Amino acid sequence: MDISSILQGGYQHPLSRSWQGRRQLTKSMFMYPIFITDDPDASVVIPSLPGQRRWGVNQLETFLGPLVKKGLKSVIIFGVPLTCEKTLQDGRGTPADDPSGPVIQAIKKIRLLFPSLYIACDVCLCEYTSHGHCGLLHADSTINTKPSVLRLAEVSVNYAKAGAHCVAPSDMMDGRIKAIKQALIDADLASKCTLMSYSAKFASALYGPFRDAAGSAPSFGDRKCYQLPPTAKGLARRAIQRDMVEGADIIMVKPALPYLDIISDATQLASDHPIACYQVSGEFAMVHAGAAAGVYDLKTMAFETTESMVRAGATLILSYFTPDFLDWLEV
Ligand SMILES: NCC[C@H](CC(=O)O)[C@@H](CN)CCC(=O)O
Ligand SMILES: [Zn+2]
Repeated sequence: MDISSILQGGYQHPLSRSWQGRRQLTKSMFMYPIFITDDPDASVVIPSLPGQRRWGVNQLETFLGPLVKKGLKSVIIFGVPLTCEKTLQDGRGTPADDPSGPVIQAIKKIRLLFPSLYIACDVCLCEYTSHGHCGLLHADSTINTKPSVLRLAEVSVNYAKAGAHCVAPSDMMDGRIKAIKQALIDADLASKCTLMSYSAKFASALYGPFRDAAGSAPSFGDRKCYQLPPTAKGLARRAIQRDMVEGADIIMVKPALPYLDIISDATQLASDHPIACYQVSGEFAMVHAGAAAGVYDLKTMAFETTESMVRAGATLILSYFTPDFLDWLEV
C-alpha cells in the first residue's frame, strides 16, 4: 500500500479528530429565535416546535436569565401579536412597530435586563397584516414593492431606535436592503445597527412549525413570487451579490441543511462578510422527529447538521437548538 494511502493515523484519537475541522461550533455562533406575544404574562407551548414557547415580556427574565448564565450571546425576536386586530384596513402592518407592541417592548426589556445580550429583530410584515404576505399588496393582491420596502425601512428604523443591535429583513422584497440601509443612515443609526439580510431565502416546505407559532401563514396563495425557487442557484448568487452592494453587513442563507451548497457559494461570493444560516423550524422538527422515531440520537444529529453548516462556511447559526448547545458545548 502506498504511503499516501494511509490517512487513518491522522484521526485515530478524539483530539486529532477534533483538529480535522477548520472551525469548531462555539456558543457564540448560535443566535436563538424567540417568539414574543402581546399577552405580557404568556408562556405558551408551541406543539409543533419541541421545547419552544411563545413568551410575554413579563416572562423574559425567567425565560432568558438561565440561558444568559449558560452563555447565550444573541437572540432574534419574532413578534406574535395575537390579541391586537391585524390591520388590513391601513394595509401597513401597523402592529409591527407599535411602540406598545411585543417587539419594541421586548427590545427595551431585554436591553434593561441583559445589557450584554445581542438583540436582533426579524423585520417582516407577514405577522402583522391579515393577508399574511411579507409585503404590502396592490389591489390585485400582487406584491407592491415600492411601499413595501418603505414600510420595512420604517419598521427597521423604529426597532433600531428602540435599541435593537441588528435588524434582519426576512421579507425578500427587491431593494429592501438599500432602502433599510438608507433609512438607517438618514436616522443616523447606520453605524449603530447591523443589517443582516436574509439574502438567499427559499420558498421552502420547512416553515410550517414557524407559521403555526407566529400565525404568519399567507391567507391566500403562497410566497413563491418573492422567496427563491429551491432550484435557483443562480438567483441565490445574484441576490447575495445584490445585497452586498446594497449594504448588508451579514449575508444569510435560509433554510440551511438542504442549501449547504448555497452557504458555500455565499462564503465564496461574500468572503469578507459574516455568513449566517437559519436552521428553520421544519429542520428542527425534522431532527426531533427522526430521533423520536429511533433513527438516530438527537444530540448526535443536532451536531452533525450544524457542523455541516460550519463546514459549508457559516459563521452564525440561527437555531432552535441554541439552548441545547449551551448545555452541550463547553465554550
Ligand atoms: N417572514 C417570513 C417568515 C419565515 C418563513 C415563512 O414563513 O415564509 C421564517 C422566519 N423568518 C420562518 C423561519 C422558520 O421556519 O423557523
Ligand atoms: Zn414574512
